[in-house]
Amino acid sequence: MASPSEAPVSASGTSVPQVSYRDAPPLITPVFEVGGLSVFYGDHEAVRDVNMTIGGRQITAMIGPSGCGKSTVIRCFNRMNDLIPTARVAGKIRYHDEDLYGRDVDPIEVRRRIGMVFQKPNPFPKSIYDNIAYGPRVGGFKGDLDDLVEETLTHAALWDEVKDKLKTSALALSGGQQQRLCIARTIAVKPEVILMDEPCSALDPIATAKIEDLMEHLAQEFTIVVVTHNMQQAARVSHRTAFFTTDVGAEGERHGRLIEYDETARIFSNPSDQRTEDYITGRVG
Ligand SMILES: Nc1ncnc2c1ncn2[C@@H]1O[C@H](COP(=O)(O)OP(=O)(O)OP(=O)(O)O)[C@@H](O)[C@H]1O
Repeated sequence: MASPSEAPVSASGTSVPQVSYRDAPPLITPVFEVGGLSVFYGDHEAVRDVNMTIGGRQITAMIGPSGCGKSTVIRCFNRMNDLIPTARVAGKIRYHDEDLYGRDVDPIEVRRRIGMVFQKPNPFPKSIYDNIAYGPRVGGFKGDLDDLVEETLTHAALWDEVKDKLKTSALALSGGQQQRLCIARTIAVKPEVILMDEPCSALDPIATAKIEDLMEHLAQEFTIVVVTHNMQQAARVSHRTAFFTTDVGAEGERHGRLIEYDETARIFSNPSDQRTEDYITGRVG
């Protein structure tokens, strides 16, 4: 992780988050290239014409008011929208220069390589150990499972808290521990990308801080895309930020649009679009 740079002064001088922003690594190794992406639910075009490139081993945050399509877009990155019968995706998402929605692409393999962590911690109703071991077992892992479980829980900064109760139910953990377990479960199958859809919204500030520390640590190895309602969080953890909002057409139709996508320092200190400025300063949204 690049060392944080000094927080630039807000262009507006108003209440933008005052944090040290991270230096954004260059986008020389794109993981996702999104072109003309639109997502429909039935006849409703929920998100229109999104274009963005997401770089490897960095954290990309998606922010914007409720209903602007952040979850809809993040779900496209591992084809979770395939599971919604009315959803239809148009446009292109290239993953390492391959069409993610290509005819020969197996969505199950996509979801192994591109894992997802949800808003509400959702451990399996199994032991802590089995939560981690489940994915590797199903995937035919041949190595030492005990070692893998320890290594994975250590990686997710949870080992010390759970090493003496690996056989107890994951549901007995606190919410924050459950969420770190879900992150551990995701990384146990060695994905490249971790998608996080509001991973801290059900957690208290201390548990949230632990997840943010973990994200920073994991970004050395994984590509992370995170949807968050918490602008402070986006400012603290991400290298790049995408701001979405809802456009209202002449007939009252509403479409989510990507308004601005840039280095996080730039979005929060000197955005180029007035709508971004209004949102991050709390004037709208
Ligand atoms: N399964 C679905 N079926 C039909 N419409 C949906 C579905 N999921 C989302 N939508 C609609 O798509 C639009 C974008 O919703 P989405 O949940 O992606 O926004 P969001 O920015 O993530 O919102 P929030 O911040 O409140 O979670 C909204 O109009 C929403 O009602």
